[in-house]
Amino acid sequence: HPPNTWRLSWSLLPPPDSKHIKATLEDYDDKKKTREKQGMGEDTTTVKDESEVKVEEEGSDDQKTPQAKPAAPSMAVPSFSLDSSDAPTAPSFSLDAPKPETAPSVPAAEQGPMLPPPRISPKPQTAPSSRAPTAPSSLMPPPSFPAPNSAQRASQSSSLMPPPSRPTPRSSLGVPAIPSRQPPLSSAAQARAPPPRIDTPKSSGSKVKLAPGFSPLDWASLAASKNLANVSSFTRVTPSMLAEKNGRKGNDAWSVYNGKVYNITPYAPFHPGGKGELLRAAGKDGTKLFLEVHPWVNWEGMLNSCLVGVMVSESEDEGLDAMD
Ligand code: HEM
Repeated sequence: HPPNTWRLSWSLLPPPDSKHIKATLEDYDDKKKTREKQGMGEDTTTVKDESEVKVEEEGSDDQKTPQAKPAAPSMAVPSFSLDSSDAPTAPSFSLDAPKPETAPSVPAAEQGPMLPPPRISPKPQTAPSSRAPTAPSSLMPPPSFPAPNSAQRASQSSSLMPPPSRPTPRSSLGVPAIPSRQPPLSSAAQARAPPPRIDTPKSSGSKVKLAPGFSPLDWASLAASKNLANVSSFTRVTPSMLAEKNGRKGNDAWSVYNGKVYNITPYAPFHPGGKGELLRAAGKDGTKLFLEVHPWVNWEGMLNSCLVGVMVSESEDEGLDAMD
């Protein structure tokens, strides 16, 4: 937006002199007709011709404004005053469209081949007959960029070519697909095939719902109250003895943990993993199973009242018996 002082000057300026512009256009058309009659060829309306015409006009037209001679080699800057007294002689800020003579002010040699054709028909409505020869050029679409015969297009033809086709990606992760060595299974065979196995610890059952009165706290209370080993004295247990105490046929179930033999029968209904899981180690050394499932459990503290004795070999037991 112009400063406010400009706006004030604008309001003081007289309206643009349309009469002057019209006279200039008519003069321009007359001169062009004359040139055509003199055999100067068709109205090619090149930029150069327009410049020549304009220079001629400027020489004969004293009413021309300073802004109307950009084609002249002079680089003098037109004066402009905001003073209202200069208004009649300074209509340089006309709101009209640029005059036709000013458009082709750039020499053709400087325009280069890339610029669109200059629009030099100023007001076709006012003089349609004289403008007719130039109409096709003004209505022509702008040339394609770059020009078909330009060196730029010649060089771009290679750079604008689509990139060479890349090898098809093997997979999204870039890992080559491993071809299957087996023939593909039919849908029926797939249905019959067993589901994929997921290896889990052998005794990875979940906790069972314990019966009322068989909570860990109940066990702690019971174990602290009395001895639950169900033996008369600390016993040396041989493998054969242990095998008999498997919890079947009314026998207690004994298990060995770290060389110590425990009667696990009283604990079975309290075992959070279930009676069946606990009894898998009945009549055996259950240390390995135990550590696979819950190595954090302190069995010594929990089963202290269930301690039967220690494991001994058969020969050891015989020797000790002889000593007794
Ligand atoms: C006398 C020896 C054993 C004692 C004192 C004992 C004690 C326990 C205790 C306290 C838990 C609860 C663990 C927790 O909540 O973190 C438990 C869970 C369990 N126990 Fe035992 N256990 C014994 C032997 C066994 C044996 C020999 C097996 C299997 C062969 C077994 C299998 C399980 C299973 C599967 C669970 C459930 C684990 C879970 O829910 O994550 N236990 N046991």
